[in-house]
Amino acid sequence: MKKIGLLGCGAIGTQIALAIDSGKIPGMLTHVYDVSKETAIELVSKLNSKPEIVENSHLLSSHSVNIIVEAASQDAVKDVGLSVLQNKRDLMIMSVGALLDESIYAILSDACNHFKKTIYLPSGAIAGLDGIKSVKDELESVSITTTKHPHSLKGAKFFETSQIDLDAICSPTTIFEGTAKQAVSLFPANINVAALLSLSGIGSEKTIVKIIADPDTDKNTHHIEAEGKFGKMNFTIENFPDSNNPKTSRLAILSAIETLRKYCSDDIQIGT
Ligand SMILES: NC(=O)C1=CN([C@@H]2O[C@H](COP(=O)(O)OP(=O)(O)OC[C@H]3O[C@@H](n4cnc5c(N)ncnc54)[C@H](OP(=O)(O)O)[C@@H]3O)[C@@H](O)[C@H]2O)C=CC1
Ligand SMILES: O=C([O-])CC(=O)C(=O)O
Repeated sequence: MKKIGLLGCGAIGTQIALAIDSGKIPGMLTHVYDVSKETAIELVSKLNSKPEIVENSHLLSSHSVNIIVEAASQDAVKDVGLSVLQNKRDLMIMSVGALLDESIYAILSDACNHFKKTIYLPSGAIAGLDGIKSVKDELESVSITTTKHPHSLKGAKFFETSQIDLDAICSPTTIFEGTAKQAVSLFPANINVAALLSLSGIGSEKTIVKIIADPDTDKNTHHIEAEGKFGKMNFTIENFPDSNNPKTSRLAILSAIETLRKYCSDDIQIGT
């Protein structure tokens, strides 16, 4: 049975741990870490099979786990990604925006090759990446329009320099338009999906992102449009937000669970 180390015990980490504990993911959660020890303790208190809480993120992969599952932050990926692979563990990443930093991408990709390990990126809060990957060489334009409630956008780095007051928004308002590369750095906890789209398609400088704050929505909606020699694709995903973290969609959690379930199973693999 595969052994799993968990980095980040928040909304996604908790649901992954519960899915392992219930047997839905046929693996063993052996070690966990969160920058907040109370958060890690709270997560472990919910589990029948108790993993060890380690004292720092680097200790996670020093234990004999098969995979480290990151559900923490882009900084966490930049901090421990390489050492996980050097320790010959696979890595699953949710904070995919970290990979739009070309030097991080190159270091981690080289390390996968060198240490014969794999990085898994679940499709997260969107659908359609199978199609985007297949038509990659024929893609001419890709865009994603993300609509969230203003509360779900709070705390983003973007607002450190913007004059926009989220509390004053009373109708759907476009607050950002730019490249995926800019978006993941200004909204690191909101638009990792744009990084997934960029990495599957035509890159982070050509993937266009629009973010709309809508005070009347109760969903996190992602609308993707892709066009090229192959034809056109449009996907709209209307996600319910997680009850503990409204920035994060339920689909992101379910996609992480499904990716890890596949990793832990010898099974028929469906889809591109
Ligand atoms: N790929 C995708 O489609 C999606 C990706 N995400 C991303 O996945 C990640 C997890 O999401 P979610 O569970 O909802 O987030 P949460 O904020 O609910 O949980 C993250 C937890 O990780 C902790 N943490 C942050 N940085 C570190 C670190 N360097 N080392 C250890 N622990 C750390 C946080 O602590 P503290 O709160 O104290 O910072 C928090 O307890 C986020 O980066 C999010 O943006 C989310 C949704 C979709
Ligand atoms: O969960 C979502 O809807 C999207 C999200 O937060 C992200 O991509 O970071």
